[in-house]
Amino acid sequence: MIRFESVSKIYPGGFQALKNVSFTIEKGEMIFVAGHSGAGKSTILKLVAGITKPTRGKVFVNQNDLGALSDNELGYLRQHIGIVFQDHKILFDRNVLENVLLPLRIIGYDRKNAERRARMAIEKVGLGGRENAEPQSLSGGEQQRLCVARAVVHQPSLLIADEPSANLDRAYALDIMELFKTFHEVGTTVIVAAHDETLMQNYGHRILRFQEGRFSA
Ligand SMILES: Nc1ncnc2c1ncn2[C@@H]1O[C@H](COP(=O)(O)OP(=O)(O)OP(=O)(O)O)[C@@H](O)[C@H]1O
Repeated sequence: MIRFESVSKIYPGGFQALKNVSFTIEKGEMIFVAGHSGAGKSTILKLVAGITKPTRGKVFVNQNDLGALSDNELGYLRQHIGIVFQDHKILFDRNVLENVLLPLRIIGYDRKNAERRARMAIEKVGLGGRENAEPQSLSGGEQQRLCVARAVVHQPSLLIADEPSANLDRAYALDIMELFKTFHEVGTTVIVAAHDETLMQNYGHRILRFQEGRFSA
């Protein structure tokens, strides 16, 4: 479903974040991307989502060479991807419900349908009853759940999460991992980037380990 062919990424300014990386992720797989800060994890996820382009090599998602897609085609593909960003991107001037339904409104859902789906996603992540809460009144773990609800509200076939448990206590971090597992169990392909390998070891899923832009042992 996802294939990296000899991918290198050099950012403007000359820093090489990825060095000739090749791998495949199967449809429906749950996989971890591990490595210390700066190893290239976020770069991998941004390439998968088509947010950034490789300098060399090719990235395929569902047989599409992302480099060959028009902006419109890329936009369409992104409608099948849910992203939990490292920096949250929560809108603190809107309540929980508004945060979750916004992506649906942007892709053209009418208010009633968007609200119905948003309420389902909020329930699914365990925030049922908090629809009208202001995001700043939520705990760190609950805010992360809000981000997950927003990422899955359009029922994507691919869910990508960048350090979803970075600032959470261990118990909350494990809760978030369990939540991702539930999406994997219903067939969603799930890619989670994290630096804390102890969180990944319980799950028996493949771990792609990176160090300075290359695979490490
Ligand atoms: N837009 C950019 N311009 C220049 N350099 C960048 C850019 N984005 C990332 N880098 C550099 O590329 C390297 C890899 O970054 P990346 O964000 O992929 O690492 P990471 O493993 O996700 O790290 P972290 O866990 O800290 O997010 C880092 O050294 C980073 O400074």
